[in-house]
Amino acid sequence: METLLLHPISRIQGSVELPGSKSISNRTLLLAALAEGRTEVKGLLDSDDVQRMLEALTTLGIQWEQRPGTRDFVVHGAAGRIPVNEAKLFLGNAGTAFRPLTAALALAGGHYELSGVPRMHERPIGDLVDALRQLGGQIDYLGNDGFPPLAIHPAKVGDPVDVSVKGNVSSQFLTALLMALPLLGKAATVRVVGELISKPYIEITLNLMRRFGVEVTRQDWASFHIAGNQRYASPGTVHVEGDASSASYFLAAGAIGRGPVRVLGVGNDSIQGDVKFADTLALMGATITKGDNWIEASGNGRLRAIDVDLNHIPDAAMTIAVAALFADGTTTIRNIASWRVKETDRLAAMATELRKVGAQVEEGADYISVTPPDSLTPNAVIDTYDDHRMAMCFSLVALGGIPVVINDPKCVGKTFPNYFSVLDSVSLR
Ligand SMILES: O=C(O)C1=C[C@@H](OP(=O)(O)O)[C@@H](O)[C@H](O)C1
Ligand SMILES: C=C(OP(=O)(O)O)C(=O)O
Repeated sequence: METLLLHPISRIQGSVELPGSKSISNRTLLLAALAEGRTEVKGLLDSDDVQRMLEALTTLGIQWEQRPGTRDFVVHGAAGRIPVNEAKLFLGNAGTAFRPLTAALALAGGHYELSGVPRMHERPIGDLVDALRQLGGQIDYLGNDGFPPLAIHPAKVGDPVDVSVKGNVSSQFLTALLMALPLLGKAATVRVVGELISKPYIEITLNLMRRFGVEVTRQDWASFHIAGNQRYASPGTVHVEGDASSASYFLAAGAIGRGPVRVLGVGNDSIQGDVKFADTLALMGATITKGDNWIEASGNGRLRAIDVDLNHIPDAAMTIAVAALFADGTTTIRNIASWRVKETDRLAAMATELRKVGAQVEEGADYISVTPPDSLTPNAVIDTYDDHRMAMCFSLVALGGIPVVINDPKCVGKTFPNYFSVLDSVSLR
């Protein structure tokens, strides 16, 4: 296994052009494929998760081209039809490909098999399958009940289209249903049972569906309605914003390593919930300034400990857990039970690795408390569990003026393949 020795970083300063948003890239590709007309997608993220979606679309007979030397793509929409009606798809560990494709293909009238890496086969999908079965979806589990891999056969959809879905395990199930339902071409209602987590991701879904011509009306976060006779149509061009979760590592680094660090590609105009990470960092004492398309962070090297509910930013919340090493007391992050079903059990992984650098950690069913040590342990060897965010978060340890070793650093390829060279470009040693 490869390892990366990160030398101590004395200061972080400069600006960073962010890679495209994973959530926007994969939603836009699927919507463009389902739409009528050609869509120009500019600034698509270049990473494993997006590659899995592009490959899947190719296998399904969707035509797309990349403009040479750019991250600009043209997708030729198939107007609500999936051209290939029998296919096997491998979707890696990309939740944003697996869940939305499951729903779209369940309503597409063909025969499909969807699989992923072993960890994807441990990530739940039962709530989505239950919802699709209420609609007449014909889906079989090929391994364990409630988990991928899946076999999908043509649905027998009745009337009215009124479906309930649980919202407390992943918001991606609701996203998947909402994006797929317009394929039926009739009015549809989705009711969320229980508490909906990760709500800002639903805002991204509704925003992009609207751009592709489908309006969803909602009552609170409990019920969503799609009026009949709405079909996806290409908006012409979609510009993919920078990834707000990827921004979190640099903003935290700016706050801990004095900065200023400016991330380019997200700001006041962003549709991503993870831009709110900057507010949490400000609560910890960072100085934050923003423009329409940038955010800048600086600080004095010392952060305030906080006790916060970060259910709205589950991915960027991991960055707060590691930034907590630089705070003046115990930081508690609450309402993050979903961490247990992501790339790894992130609550367990975070607790184990934070202890390696000397922190005192309390791990609960849905929270984590981190108390920093008087001085961080040098040369800790951090395991990353094939979780890009574990690798990126723990690079912040080098800001404590100590070396740190990151195992399997290439796992950042899921969303940010050149993360470590970008970090290096703003690091002073
Ligand atoms: O819809 C999306 O783009 C995502 C939703 C979130 O998942 P959950 O809804 O499972 O929390 C997030 O963690 C994931 O990285 C991306
Ligand atoms: C949870 C994540 O990914 P996925 O889209 O596979 O759910 C993530 O990127 O942190």
